[in-house]
Amino acid sequence: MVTESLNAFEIAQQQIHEAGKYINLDPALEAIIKEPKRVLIVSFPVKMDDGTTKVFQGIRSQHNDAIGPCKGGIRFHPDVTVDEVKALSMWMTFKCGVVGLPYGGGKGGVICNPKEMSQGELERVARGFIEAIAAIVGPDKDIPAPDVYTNAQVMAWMMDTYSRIAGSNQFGVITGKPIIVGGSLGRNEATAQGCIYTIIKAAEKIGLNLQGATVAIQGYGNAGYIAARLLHDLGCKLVAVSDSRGAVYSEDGVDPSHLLEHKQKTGSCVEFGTCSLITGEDLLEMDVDILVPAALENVITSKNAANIKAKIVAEAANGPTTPDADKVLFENGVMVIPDILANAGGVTVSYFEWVQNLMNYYWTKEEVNTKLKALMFDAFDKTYITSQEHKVDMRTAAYINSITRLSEAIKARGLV
Ligand SMILES: NC(=O)C1=CN([C@@H]2O[C@H](COP(=O)(O)OP(=O)(O)OC[C@H]3O[C@@H](n4cnc5c(N)ncnc54)[C@H](O)[C@@H]3O)[C@@H](O)[C@H]2O)C=CC1
Ligand SMILES: O=C(O)CCC(=O)C(=O)O
Repeated sequence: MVTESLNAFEIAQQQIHEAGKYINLDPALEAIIKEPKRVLIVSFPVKMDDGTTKVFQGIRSQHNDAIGPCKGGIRFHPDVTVDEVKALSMWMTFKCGVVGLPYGGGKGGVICNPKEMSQGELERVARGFIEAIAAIVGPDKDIPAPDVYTNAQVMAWMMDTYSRIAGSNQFGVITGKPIIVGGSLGRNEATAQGCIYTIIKAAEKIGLNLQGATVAIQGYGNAGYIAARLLHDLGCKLVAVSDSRGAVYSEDGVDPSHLLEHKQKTGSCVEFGTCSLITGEDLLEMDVDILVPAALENVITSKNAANIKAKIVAEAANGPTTPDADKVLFENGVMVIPDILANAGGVTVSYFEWVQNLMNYYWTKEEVNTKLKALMFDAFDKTYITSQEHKVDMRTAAYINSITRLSEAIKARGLV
């Protein structure tokens, strides 16, 4: 029996190959887009609070810049690997393609555990990493942003260090910054907001009334919590939530803001009110209308795909579903809104932030959200049409559209 690969880089390559079959992708083009253009691995020393010096490892992968500078977040997590960061950078290229942004994909990661670090240590790791990769990033080269366990404050420290190296303020080097130092209104909510726009479209397609629709969310950070709040505002009932420490369930529904207050006080979603404790696996297999994976990769695999009961799986997270699981979900009629579409709102408003930085002219939240909604609705429609034309799932359709666009750019530049 062949077991499925859970290596994110191999999965990304497999996704490219699968979609490529529908457009007779030139083997030379496939070879180019199956590998990142550049991967920089760095190690840098950081003074810890106890006086010792610790050496941290970080990675920045730049997948492709045929259409524009590389773009993508930086993750701080103990389990970061080179292959994971490479895959995440590839998914960024195709994500930017799905929404039509003038970017290629990049991604970064530092192997560290922010939960065990003081604010001072976190700041020194953030500054140390951006200094280590400063030669290859920049407003017209590669523009990082937040991802798992990084936030606006971390972006501000990185922008500050990069600006000092450059000798002038470089707000356009990084997005997801605090508003006061060049951040965009709406960026903090953008990943979840974009995801909600795609859920609205998907619900229309399958005839699901969002009023009273039940929701389970895995992960209660930037993407997960804000998605919960926005779905609650639309009248959905949030019945199950998990974070890295456990999962909870309430048949009557949970108020997302109260749950956030509880998480901020106790450090976790567990032991909230009268909720019962469930396992993270139970949450994924729950009989709900909408499942939002908003944490890490490979949570829906060949092992549990057949047990997924949700009608819509909206991938706020990157890479939550394996290719084998995709096949099962498609056969079972589950509408999967793939990561490169469902969570593209984050990079879209990052793009708006970068544009505002380059113009030094800032938009209202309404302007940001109107533009975001238009791009997300359009991206969903184009993906849906392709899925119907080729009779494929939404992920394959999103790759078909994005690879087609990237191939045109690579050919126009004369690389193939
Ligand atoms: N922040 C952004 O703008 C974007 C984030 N994403 C993706 O969304 C996902 C979540 O990222 P953020 O919300 O930004 O990170 P975050 O750091 O704000 O939150 C991560 C959440 O996941 C939870 N988590 C970690 N391990 C878990 C596990 N095993 N089971 C359940 N929950 C677990 C954490 O407790 C935390 O609540 C990632 O896949 C990220 O790549 C995608 C696009 C943009
Ligand atoms: O905002 C960005 O530039 C990228 C966010 C990100 O890392 C992602 O979409 O996975």
